[in-house]
This record gives sequence, C-alpha cells and structure tokens, in this order.
Amino acid sequence: MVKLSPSIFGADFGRLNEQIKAVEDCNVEMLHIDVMDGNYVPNIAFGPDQIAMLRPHTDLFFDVHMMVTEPDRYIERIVKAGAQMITVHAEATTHLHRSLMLIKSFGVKCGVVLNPATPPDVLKYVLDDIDMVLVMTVNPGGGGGAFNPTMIEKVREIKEMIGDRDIDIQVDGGVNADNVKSLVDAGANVIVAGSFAFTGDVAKNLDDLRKAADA
Ligand SMILES: O=C(CO)[C@@H](O)[C@H](O)COP(=O)(O)O
Repeated sequence: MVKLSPSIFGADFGRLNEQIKAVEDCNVEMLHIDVMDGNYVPNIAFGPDQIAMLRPHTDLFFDVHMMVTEPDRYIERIVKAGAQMITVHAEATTHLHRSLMLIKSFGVKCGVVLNPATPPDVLKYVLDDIDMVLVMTVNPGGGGGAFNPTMIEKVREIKEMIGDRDIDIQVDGGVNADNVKSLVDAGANVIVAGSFAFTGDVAKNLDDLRKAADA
C-alpha cells in the first residue's frame, strides 16, 4: 500500500490551516515537514517551535525531514514538538548510527536520507536500525525542482538491499502523477509531494497522485 506524505513546504502559508485540513480530508497517511537550517541547505524553513505550533491543529502523523548540519543538536526539541518520524541526512551527521539511536531513544521512528549523489552503501550497517530510507529525487533545500530519473534505479537497488526487512522507501522531490508509478514499481511506498500537491486543487492533485501510484 502506497502512503502519501504531502510536503507542507509546498503549501500556501497564508492559508496553512486550510491547506492542512485539505490534505487531512484526502486521508493522507502523513504530513511531511521540512526543517532547513540555512547551512546544510541554503534555504531556511520550519524549526521545532513552528512544528510545535502546528501540532494542536492536526492529528496527522508528523514525518520530519531534517536538512540540518549535525542534527543531533535539535532532535530532542523536534521530538518534543510532536514529530513521530525523524529522518536525518547521512551526509549531514558525523555519526549516523549515533543520530539514529538518539532518535529511537525517544520512542520515535527514524530514517536515513540520501542525496542524489550519495550511494546506498552507507545504509548497509544501519539497515536493522531504521524504519525508512528517504531517497531524494532532487537536491535538497527547495520545492519545485526537476525530478532526477536516475533515482529510479537507486530506489530499485535499495529495495533489493532491504530484502524482507520492514523498512519504508520514501521519495521526495519533483514527484507528480506522471512519474510516481515508475518510483512505486521500483519499490518506493511513501510518496512526498510539495508543489504537485499544493498547486491548485489539493483534493484532485492527491487523488490523481494516489490513483497513478496504485495503478
Ligand atoms: O525536501 C524537500 C526539498 O528539499 C521537499 O520535501 C520539497 O518540499 C519537495 O517539493 P517538490 O519538489 O515536491 O515541489
């Protein structure tokens, strides 16, 4: 079963409540929240205080993607803000395993994010510790980027590495109703969409995305 995780970064922040309600009404499985520190990625977005402000407004599962240098510094605050899943970039933490253990120590699900140029090998010795792998299908740090089709093969490779372990494969960046099926066929089962989800009619976009993913 494919799970949808619309990326709030793509929403109209002047109508945030309304946009969250719109994705809730589509029965999405998660809400993807991007934390950007202006260092690991050039952009700045959403810190723990903003996540905490969102928390009382929705029961959606908070899937938090940390684009942060040395994320351990903020993990406890992100958990306290209401995250239920935290993913960290393999490239952004000095001690990947330690970061994952820190997330798990709070009883929260954890995952590893790989930039397009990062090979999957880095996952090999943490596969038994993680709940999800996030394959970036654009370079991180912004919305509306062009989908990198080379990542389809990478998803396939990761799916094979995972074997029968219970690990989700999430894809993020430039995902839309035209390319989602190729990612699902390769093994992705959690779909992030920012600009595709929030441009125009949210209900129609998410319906199109789910239908294309499940086709
Ligand atoms: O993590 C990121 C960007 O780094 C995302 O979650 C974006 O919000 C995706 O936006 P689209 O590429 O779908 O517009």
